Parts: sequence; structure tokens; C-alpha cells
Amino acid sequence: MSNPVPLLAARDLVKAYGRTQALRGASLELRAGEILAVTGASGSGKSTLLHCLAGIVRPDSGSVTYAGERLDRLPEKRLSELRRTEFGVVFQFGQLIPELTALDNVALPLMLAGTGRQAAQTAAGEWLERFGVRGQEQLRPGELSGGQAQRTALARALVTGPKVVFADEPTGALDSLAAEQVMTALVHTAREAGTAVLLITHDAQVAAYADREVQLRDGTVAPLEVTA
Ligand SMILES: Nc1ncnc2c1ncn2[C@@H]1O[C@H](COP(=O)(O)OP(=O)(O)OP(=O)(O)O)[C@@H](O)[C@H]1O
Repeated sequence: MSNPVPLLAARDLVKAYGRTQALRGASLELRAGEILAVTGASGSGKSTLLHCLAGIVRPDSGSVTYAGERLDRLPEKRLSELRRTEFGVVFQFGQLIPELTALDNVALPLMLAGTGRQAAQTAAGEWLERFGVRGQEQLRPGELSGGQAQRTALARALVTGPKVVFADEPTGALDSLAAEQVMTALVHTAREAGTAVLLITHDAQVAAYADREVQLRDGTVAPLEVTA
């Protein structure tokens, strides 16, 4: 890895939901452009960790530092701006807006950032093409296959040029061929754009696409061997 300074770092994160300790001192670093898989048993705290790192959930204690800025201390307004400009997110069920076409789903983040409709749609079309969603631009999410919908969700996550994409079980609802297509597209595009990816998965085949894998156990991180 060329850059030793982490882009995103979590230190000793603790997060409880009532009496459930979701995170018990989790620490993790993500370098710029790195693809990191977080694996672990169901309930080990993977999604909670992702939510803390992405500034969606505030930890009870511990720190999250992004490019030198303490995310866990930022006011909500600055946090949402960061999420909009620096981060992209993809969830297990793409969470595309059902009333919008694939093209408009991808164009939306650009339009929210101030790009005009025409330019946003042109860029969205290019991103959909990169993700192999061609000829389906005018379809609504319900008319897409699971794999096409996830690739559309990836295009939406990457269209604004984020520094980090958070992907929570992005292939969890797909068969193995569609999962392979989604992962190939994600890894290829992230590498090309220099985007770091935090990938949550319970699937070893999916984790194998990452540069590095860490495992969560009962809310703490146990490192595995470095594979790249
Ligand atoms: N919003 C919430 N309210 C209450 N409990 C929660 C909430 N989110 C997570 N938890 C609990 O925290 C623990 C960790 O959940 P989390 O979703 O982070 O684990 P996970 O490893 O992602 O699990 P899975 O692989 O099943 O998605 C679980 O016991 C879960 O029930």
C-alpha cells in the first residue's frame, strides 16, 4: 500500500442499543483507494460499524476520523454535507427510489449537488453504461433484475466521485452470477476512480475481492492476514 496514512480511522468504538452492546471497542483503518472487507457472524456489529464510519450513527464513545476531521464530533449539518460529497452508500436491497427511472435514480445525487438535469442525466447514462446497465435506463427499479438494480445502486453511489463507498452486503440478495457481476463492476470502477470501499459481507467469495479482510467478533475487530 502506497499511502500509510489512513483516510478513515475508527478507534475504540463503543455503541449500545439499550442493553445490546453492538460495538465493544472496535478499531479499524481504511486507506485511500483500499478495498477492505469486514466479515463476521450475524449480530457481530458489522452494520453498526459501517453506520458509525459513514457518520450515520454516532458512537457512544471512541473516535471516527475522516481525512483529519473527527466525524463523531461534527454537527449534523457538516456531517450530512460530508456524506453527500465524500461518501457513497449501497445497501443489500439497493434502496433505489421506486418511482424514478434507473437514469433518474443515478442522476439524482448530482442534481442534489447542483448539477443541471441534462448534464446530470448524461453523466448518469455514462455511469450506468460502465456498470453494464445499458438499454434499461428508462426502467423503474421494480422492472430491473436484482443484479441490474444493485449495479444501478452502485452507479448512484459512485456518480458524485466519492472518496469512500460503504457497501453493506451489496450482493446479499443476489445469486452467485449476479453477485460476481456486481463485485467485478464495483472493484473495477473503484480501482479506476481511486475510491476506497468498505465492504461488509458474510460471503468468503465476496470478501476475496478485497485487498484486505478484517473480522468482527462480538463488537471488536480481529485482523486476518493481509492478502495484498
Ligand atoms: N437500531 C438498533 N436497535 C436495536 N438494536 C440494534 C440496532 N441495530 C443493531 N442492533 C443490535 O446490535 C447488534 C449488532 O447488530 P449489527 O446489525 O451491527 O450486526 P451485523 O453483524 O451487521 O449483523 P447481520 O450480519 O445479521 O446484519 C445486534 O444484536 C443487533 O440486534
